[in-house]
Amino acid sequence: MTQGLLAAAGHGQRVLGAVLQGMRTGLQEQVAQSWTRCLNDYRLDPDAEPHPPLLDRSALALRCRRLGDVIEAARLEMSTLYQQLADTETAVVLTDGDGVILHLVSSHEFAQELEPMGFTVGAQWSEDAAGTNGMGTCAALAEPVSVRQEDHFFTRLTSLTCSAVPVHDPEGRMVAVLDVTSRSALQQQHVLVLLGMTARMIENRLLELRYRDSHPVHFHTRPELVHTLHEGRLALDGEGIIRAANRSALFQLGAESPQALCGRRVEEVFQTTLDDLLERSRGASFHPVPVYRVNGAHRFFAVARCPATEAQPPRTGTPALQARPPAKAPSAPSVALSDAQLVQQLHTGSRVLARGTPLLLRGETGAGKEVFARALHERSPRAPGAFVAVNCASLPESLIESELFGYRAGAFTGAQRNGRRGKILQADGGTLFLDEIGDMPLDLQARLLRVLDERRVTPLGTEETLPVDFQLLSASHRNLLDLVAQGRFREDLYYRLAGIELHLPALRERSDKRELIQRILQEENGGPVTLRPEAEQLLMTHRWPGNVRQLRHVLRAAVALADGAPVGLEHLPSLRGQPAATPAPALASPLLEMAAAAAPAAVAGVAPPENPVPQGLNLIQSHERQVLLQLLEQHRWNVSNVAKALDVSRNTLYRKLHKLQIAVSQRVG
Ligand SMILES: Nc1ncnc2c1ncn2[C@@H]1O[C@H](COP(=O)(O)OP(=O)(O)OP(=O)(O)O)[C@@H](O)[C@H]1O
Repeated sequence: MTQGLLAAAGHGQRVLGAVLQGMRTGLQEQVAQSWTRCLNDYRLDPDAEPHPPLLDRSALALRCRRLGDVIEAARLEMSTLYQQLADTETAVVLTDGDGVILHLVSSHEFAQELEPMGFTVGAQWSEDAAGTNGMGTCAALAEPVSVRQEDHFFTRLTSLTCSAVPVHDPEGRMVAVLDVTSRSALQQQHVLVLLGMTARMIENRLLELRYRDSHPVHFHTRPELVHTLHEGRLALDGEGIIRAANRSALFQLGAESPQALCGRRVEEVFQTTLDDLLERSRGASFHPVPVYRVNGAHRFFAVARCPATEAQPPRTGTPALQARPPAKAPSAPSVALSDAQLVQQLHTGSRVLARGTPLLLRGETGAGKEVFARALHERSPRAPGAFVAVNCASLPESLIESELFGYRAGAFTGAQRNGRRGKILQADGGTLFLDEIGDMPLDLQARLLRVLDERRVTPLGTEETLPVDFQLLSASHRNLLDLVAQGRFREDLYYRLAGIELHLPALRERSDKRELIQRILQEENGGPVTLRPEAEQLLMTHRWPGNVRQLRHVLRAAVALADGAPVGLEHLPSLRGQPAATPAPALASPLLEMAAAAAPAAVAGVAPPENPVPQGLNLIQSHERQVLLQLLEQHRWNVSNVAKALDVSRNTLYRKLHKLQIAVSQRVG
């Protein structure tokens, strides 16, 4: 306790010494400047304990609505990043440009630990309110920052480490900050790399969402990098004028900002026109075709397409353009579905869909339900129509309704000026895929049921009903019948969706794992990759709680970390020390993983949780408790030695012991 107070007093002194007396040894420049702003400009006191201001509900709702599409683009990627970091004492956070937390992904326990610090949705973590911190300092500088424990300005925040990167909209404005906050100060560089990649994915998705009425152009100097995270993307209007560009496009074309490109015709940039590029793309079955810069012989490879929202291309120029592009371009990410069980499911599903029966897909998260649904669509009579996917879990409740049903202009504050066609109408003539349908709020379930019965949609803010005709696929990782039993899902809707239910295998159960690994590696690298045998062995035996999505993200990070060298164990940091698929139980717990690394025997020999286990602990926690008890025994209840073996601080270990109801003092001596 006394030590804690001394450390606290020490931190405040250190801040004052750095700012007032220039004692900055070992301090990052970004941090030193931020401390100076906090003290001199915002007049903050490092030892004060103010809480960041909390917005009221309506102010927060307004901000969420303004950034509705940014949140939509970010949600799924944030969950994936969280899974990938595989640390229960970590939160992935999205703030707006003012540092107001809009969305947060973390374990329930960690969220509860953070809340008393004012770390909660609606709180404003701008630098002037919360001092030097990942989110606020990144928002202030509009550049990536890493704020480790004692880099924080306020003493009360020095147990946290944050890394944050800015997220830009297609117009080049910083609209949000993506942050990872955790107890652990390790692997900051690794976290920053992953954050940077996630921010790019969000930005690309946002460009897609905002410019879905435009013609997308995908390009790169290397054809194999088209349709990867590294590709340049432009959005062209029907006249061939550039409306938006992603970061890679700016970089490849040497433009300083989107404004340097936007408003120019595509023929001012490349030696081609929109019609020519569309026609050549189609002629090459949407494989990248060569295009040249106007000012020289610099060669790129590009693919142009019709807008995603266009059911039938309205352009009438060349006859070739009137034909609809094939439902799946060969240059889209390759899909491996050669597991015998999956092939059988695909066969069954296609037969059922051909008879107009709705299908419900069940499978663990990330198992590839959407990929499978798309494959079904492409084999169905509706293949020439659009495949429109809605993830009910990744949309805030307030947005699902307008997203599905659409709205007319001015239907609510924040609505787009021209109104918006909902996803249901976009799926007219094609397939509507409702992912995580179990997360749909009950009142919307009733509206959806009406649409399915009447085959008509009423957009928000209108009286008018519009006819619509689509094939329905839905998916859930939960058992919908359980939700029905709990009164959280309508029984009548369940029977309407589940003409037949197909169960997709988890990645660990699939026989085509090796093929998947090879394909995804090749795709992420944009060319062949050498995989060292020990790395392949680890990938093949890992238990993959996040399934194919987790595999893809692990391989994406591995390719980035290997940077052209063969992929080895050192490029798979998030998997090292984790138990293999068999015979270990499929339990995700960083503590078990750390313990496995520290003392494999303690985990290998771990007995099933003692019976009875303390009340309030779930299965994973009971296992963790058991492992810790064994480690403590091994180290004769010396907490410092156990902390060292686990490579965590004593404080972290004490918190864990407390949470797992292990009373250390009673055993000492
Ligand atoms: N067969 C496959 N071949 C290549 N990549 C795949 C395959 N299946 C899934 N993936 C990859 O895994 C990711 C997750 O797939 P998908 O979105 O279909 O999973 P899901 O089960 O619908 O996930 P959720 O439960 O979160 O909705 C995709 O982005 C895709 O890159």
